[in-house]
Amino acid sequence: MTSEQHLRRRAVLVAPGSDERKASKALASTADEVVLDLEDAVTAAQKDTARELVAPLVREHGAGRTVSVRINGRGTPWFEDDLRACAALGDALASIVIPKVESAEDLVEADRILGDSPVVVQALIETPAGVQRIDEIVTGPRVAGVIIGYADLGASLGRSRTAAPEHWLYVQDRVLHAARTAGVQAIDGPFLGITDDDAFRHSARWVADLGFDGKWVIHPAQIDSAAAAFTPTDAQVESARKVLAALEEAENRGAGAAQLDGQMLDEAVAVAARRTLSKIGA
Ligand SMILES: CC(C)(COP(=O)(O)OP(=O)(O)OC[C@H]1O[C@@H](n2cnc3c(N)ncnc32)[C@H](O)[C@@H]1OP(=O)(O)O)[C@@H](O)C(=O)NCCC(=O)NCCSC(=O)C[C@H](O)C(=O)O
Ligand SMILES: [Mg+2]
Repeated sequence: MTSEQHLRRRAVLVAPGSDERKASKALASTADEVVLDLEDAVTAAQKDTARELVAPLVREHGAGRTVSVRINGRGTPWFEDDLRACAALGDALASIVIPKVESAEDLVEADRILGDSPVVVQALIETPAGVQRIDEIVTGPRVAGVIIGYADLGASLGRSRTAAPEHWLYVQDRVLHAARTAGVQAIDGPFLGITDDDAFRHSARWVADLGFDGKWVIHPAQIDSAAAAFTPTDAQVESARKVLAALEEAENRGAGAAQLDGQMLDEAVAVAARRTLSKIGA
């Protein structure tokens, strides 16, 4: 596991790489990660310009914050050029987001083109084939995380754009289980509404409760709510500390299990408590 895989990605703001104003605003935002997009938010006519515009922005900001680039997918005319441009960005680039990954073979091809560059990739899972092959994708070369792309997946499934987060449970659990098995991050994709309303906050809390590490947002107004959804509350932090203290005290007595406030505690509860504290860097 690389240190990249430990990066905090509670709120990931995406901005079109062809729009210098939005890209710069994103880079000045409080999002944990900024993804500059070369794919679907950029027209075919602007692909080359966007690639040229994004490179100096990554070089300028990549040392001080987490900046990634979403490239165009395998099978498009831009895939190779995008990868080579990303490889040239060196350490300034946190990761490359590869869209519409459908098999480990897609990642092997990207790996071949990236050559000696140590850059890691995040795989967007946004086709039925990608969901079905998630187990091989998470163990593909360079993979540090997987992201669900609801817009493309919904379009290929014929699912309503207004389907509630609960309707996506099969995909969410498949992706999460595979990510946890491989030890890579599980990131939720964007909600297509651009306001910070109840529906958005519900979607973020839903995946945070499931166990995801963070969520993409497409508008700066959604950053704070996304970050809050994936940050333990003070009460959760205090509870985690009490759990670990009670278990330490039990261990000193030679017991592996203990009770606290009417609940049984054991090593499994300690693992969850440690995970909670790790989210605040404790
Ligand atoms: C959806 C938008 C086009 C709306 O933009 P706009 O009409 O400008 O909205 P506002 O007037 O409300 O904007 C207010 C100010 O905020 C800035 N802004 C807006 N969005 C962003 C952003 N993403 N990053 C940075 N700054 C942003 C505006 O410029 C305004 O500021 P000012 O100019 O000073 O007035 C827009 O939100 C947008 O482009 N969003 C991102 C689109 C995108 O990147 N899409 C790709 C990712 S989605 C995806 O990946 C789907 C996935 O593949 C799947 O299949 O699910
Ligand atoms: Mg998509």
